[in-house]
Amino acid sequence: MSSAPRTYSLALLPGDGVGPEVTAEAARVLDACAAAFGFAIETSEHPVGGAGLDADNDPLPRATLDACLDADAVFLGAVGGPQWDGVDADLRPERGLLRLRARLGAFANLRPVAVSEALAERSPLRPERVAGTDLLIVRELTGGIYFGRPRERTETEAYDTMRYSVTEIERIARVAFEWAQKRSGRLTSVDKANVLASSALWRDVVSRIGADEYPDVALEHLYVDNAAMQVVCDPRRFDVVVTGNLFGDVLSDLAATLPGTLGLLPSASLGGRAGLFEPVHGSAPDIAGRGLANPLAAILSAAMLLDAVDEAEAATAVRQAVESVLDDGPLPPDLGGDAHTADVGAAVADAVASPTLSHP
Ligand SMILES: NC(=O)C1=CN([C@@H]2O[C@H](COP(=O)(O)OP(=O)(O)OC[C@H]3O[C@@H](n4cnc5c(N)ncnc54)[C@H](O)[C@@H]3O)[C@@H](O)[C@H]2O)C=CC1
Ligand SMILES: CC(C)CC(=O)C(=O)O
Ligand SMILES: [Mg+2]
Repeated sequence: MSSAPRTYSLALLPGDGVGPEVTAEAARVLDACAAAFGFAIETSEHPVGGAGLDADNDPLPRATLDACLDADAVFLGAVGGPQWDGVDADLRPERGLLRLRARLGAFANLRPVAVSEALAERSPLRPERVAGTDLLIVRELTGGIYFGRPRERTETEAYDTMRYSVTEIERIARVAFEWAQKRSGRLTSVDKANVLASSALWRDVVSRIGADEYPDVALEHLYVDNAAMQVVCDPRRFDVVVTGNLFGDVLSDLAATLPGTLGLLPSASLGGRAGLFEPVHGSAPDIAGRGLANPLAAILSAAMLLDAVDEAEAATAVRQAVESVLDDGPLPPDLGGDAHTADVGAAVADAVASPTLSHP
């Protein structure tokens, strides 16, 4: 008697710009994994961001949110683009994504950045300084200045509110300390405690959690301006980096200079029942619709999804397949090649299915 395969429900939100292009490749790779590793994925597709506005006058339509709240995992491409620049601030595509993160309770945004010897050769920075970088940014995702109230724009002034509660800082600090324990035992907390009240609280709370609960982890604090400089000049000094929503957003795009492209950086946002998985990059309107986007950031985000649903072997196979494509091609334009987005995705999917890889 055959037993039913493990089945995961996936809400797929392609979004805008290059979002649908890279999401299609991540979905292709997930399907290849399901076939190779004997599980099933039940996928439903929903509009979000500008696509949500066009379909339903809402960047996070009710039906999209409901599907995400019901799913085992949510995969999102990217949102936004110049065609929606004129809409009301609260209806912007990006606001839809922020609401989704909040409603999923996805407060812990994991953004790994790894640079092999081969990638370092392509880095705009000095290869000998970046080769071997392996850092993890743990970004607080559902608080801070992107969410704080009051937030207002009038004819004569505008303001946002940077607000953090002790509880919000404690829970993200614990996630970061746990990762530091699993990795090198080192954690860097990044803030602007010399001028911001929210950062002064951040620093005190992170220090207390470290001293009380994780005395085995070596904790250092850096101001964000110094941290930005050091990410570029001495990236290997970092292992796990914990920071707030705004600083983590900026530092992770900055860290894309290490491999030399945003097209390689994945993310997982955890904390609620279902995780949200998305590439770090945006909708890249400058290259959208032409098959120029690198799908590897999305595909590596799919590997993080597989880890989150405990399909670790499949996640490893995806990472190995990405390595083999990085070694042998086909490469997309941001990595110096001329391969179409779909050709890169197909090569990863083929490598996942290949019997030469070490999976059953
Ligand atoms: N998570 C999300 O949905 C995000 C959405 N956005 C939105 O995206 C739109 C464009 O924002 P930008 O500031 O231009 O940032 P972006 O991340 O879309 O693009 C920045 C640069 O990186 C390149 N790039 C991005 N992804 C790439 C990929 N997969 N392969 C090759 N090159 C890639 C783009 O061509 C561009 O030159 C805006 O509406 C912004 O609000 C921005 C960041 C995150
Ligand atoms: C809501 C997004 C546009 C913010 C962003 O840039 C990001 O999360 O990386
Ligand atoms: Mg960003």
